[in-house]
Amino acid sequence: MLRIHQLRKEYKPGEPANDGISLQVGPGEVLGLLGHNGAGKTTLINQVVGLLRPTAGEITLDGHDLVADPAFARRFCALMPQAHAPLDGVSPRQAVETIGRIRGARRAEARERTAELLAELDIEEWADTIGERLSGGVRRLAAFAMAAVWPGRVVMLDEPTNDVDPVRRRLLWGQVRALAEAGYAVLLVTHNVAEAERSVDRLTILDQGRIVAKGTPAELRERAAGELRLELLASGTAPIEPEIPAAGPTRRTGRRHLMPITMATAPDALAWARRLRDAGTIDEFSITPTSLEDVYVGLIGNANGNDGSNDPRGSSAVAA
Ligand SMILES: Nc1ncnc2c1ncn2[C@@H]1O[C@H](COP(=O)(O)OP(=O)(O)OP(=O)(O)O)[C@@H](O)[C@H]1O
Repeated sequence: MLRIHQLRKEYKPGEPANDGISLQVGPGEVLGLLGHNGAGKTTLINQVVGLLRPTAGEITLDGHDLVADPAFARRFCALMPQAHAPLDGVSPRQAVETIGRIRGARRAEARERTAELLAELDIEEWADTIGERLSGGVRRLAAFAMAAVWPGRVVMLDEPTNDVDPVRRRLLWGQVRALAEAGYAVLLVTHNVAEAERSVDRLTILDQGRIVAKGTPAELRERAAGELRLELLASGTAPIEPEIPAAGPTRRTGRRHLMPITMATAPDALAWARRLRDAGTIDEFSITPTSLEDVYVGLIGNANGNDGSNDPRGSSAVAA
């Protein structure tokens, strides 16, 4: 069990990049760490592997003090860093096998596990191409394989899907789950809320160095005011007065109005939106399930003292 207790990191005195962070990740579990740029995610994982020293707090792995023993931390915690992996002059196969050997695998084990990972991530085609000639996405996948080849007890992945195409991203998320199923504790840093939702057991949301929410994806989604949201694209900029009971505050970004609603009020919402469209008040509308991303944007917005409505959000229409 990786246990982080009341962790604080100040790069500059009095300006904490991590402030009172406590969390745990057990074997067989994927914990997702979400947060805006500069929220303190990389700072957190760099302290776990001993690349940074905490200003205060504790980090233990199965009771062993990782701050006091960074060599132990590096032995038992594998890290896929946000920066590109050092692959200059070596191929993915060489790099992954070498890391496997360094981390304690026997030669045959390292070779077999490397071949398995390169196949599972569908990058066998580039297995023997030297790093300088690889695309950004293949380099990311190779970096993932370097962390996943023989991880010790904990695997930490900092933005593993950056640059990776959608098909291979799915393969990668599958391998993240496979690591947990093999008994490793996985700490995953990502901005990709929608995809992370399917792969993590629990989420911790960081904002300005502090934890603002914790829970399973389902628990966090329950924090949303309604189960659904009605999205209206107004024809003009005049306010639209709701004629149905909203399940929470309406958010407005330019011509876009987002209103939380429930399954019970959805038929009335649909009828009202059609009337608005027929009257030319709105150009289009959609009703979509409330996503974890909605909750996340709401939380980060609230914690920052605004409603989060300036954040760009994707939506996929289910009715229009
Ligand atoms: N070496 C450093 N020296 C001083 N300040 C730093 C250093 N590294 C990070 N910071 C600051 O600490 C805060 C947290 O940064 P961190 O990189 O941990 O955030 P992050 O959540 O990983 O962001 P991103 O999603 O953009 O990678 C930011 O305000 C950042 O500017």
